[in-house]
Amino acid sequence: MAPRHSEAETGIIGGSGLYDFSALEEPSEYRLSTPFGEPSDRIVVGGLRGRRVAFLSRHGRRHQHPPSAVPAAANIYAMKYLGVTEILSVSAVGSLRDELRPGELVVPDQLVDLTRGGRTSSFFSSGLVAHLPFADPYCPRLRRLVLDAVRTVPGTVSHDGGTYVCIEGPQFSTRAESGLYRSWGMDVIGMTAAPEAKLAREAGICLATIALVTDYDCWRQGEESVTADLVAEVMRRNVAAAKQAITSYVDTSPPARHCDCHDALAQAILSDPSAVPDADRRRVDLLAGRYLDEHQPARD
Ligand SMILES: CSC[C@H]1O[C@H](OP(=O)(O)O)[C@H](O)[C@@H]1O
Ligand SMILES: Nc1ncnc2[nH]cnc12
Repeated sequence: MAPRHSEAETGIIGGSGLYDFSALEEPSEYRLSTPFGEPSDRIVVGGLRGRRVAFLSRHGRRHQHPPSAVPAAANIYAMKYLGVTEILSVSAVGSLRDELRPGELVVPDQLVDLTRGGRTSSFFSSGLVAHLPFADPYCPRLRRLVLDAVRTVPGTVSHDGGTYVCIEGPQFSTRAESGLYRSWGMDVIGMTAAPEAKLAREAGICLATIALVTDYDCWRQGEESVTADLVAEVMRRNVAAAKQAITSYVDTSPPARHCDCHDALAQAILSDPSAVPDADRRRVDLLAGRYLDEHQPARD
């Protein structure tokens, strides 16, 4: 997929209910193919308040990819290829706490991955072994800026932090599961944050999520249990707030600058670069090439 581009600095991944971002000026469409397959849909790159922004619909514009089959590795790779250094992702989530009400926004700071292992959650496999730090799955710097932007949206209640539990889906949870996640202290529930966050960290891209609460899952007495229709309806009514928050972020945040997330791979590679097969190296050159060139394995 050479050569690399510097088409955009900020990426937006829109989830359920956010399938386009029509505010982008002079949009161009990119249909990319990556060593990790094809992204969910075309990527639209355009201007927003003087910044270059790339938008991708996570499930595809016709919502054709279920959570387990979202090509997250291709999506993140394609963003990296376009030059993106920070991603704002938007997700519909269920609430696991009374005080997180439908229509409100949460900017999570933690993640619990309960997906079942069938999703590609790393760019690295046999031949090239890397273990990245993931204690803070969302970029603390970007999260703070996004939170400031979310707070400027009139009439919207926002919450700073929270743990997103990512289930495999596509079915929603049983009442017993919902109660279990609550007893663990989880705050919001969805099906897509993992592996997206792991892959963004491996790609050296800052990530923050705007989670839009659509329902109370199925744990709350006297409340309608979640359905896809309910999620879609609440998203229809509130997606404008997420879009406003993104525009406000672009308006008010400093231009993208260096962040530790960008170098997360620097101390993560264990394989001896001279032993990495050429095919594996080519596959991840965009993400890891410079670290492989610099890397001295810690052995005698
Ligand atoms: C349409 S209901 C369930 C669906 O919505 C959320 O998707 P996203 O995070 O992309 O907004 C949830 O994770 C499920 O994929
Ligand atoms: N209750 C819920 N469970 C999983 N994913 C969701 N997305 C929106 N609401 C959800």
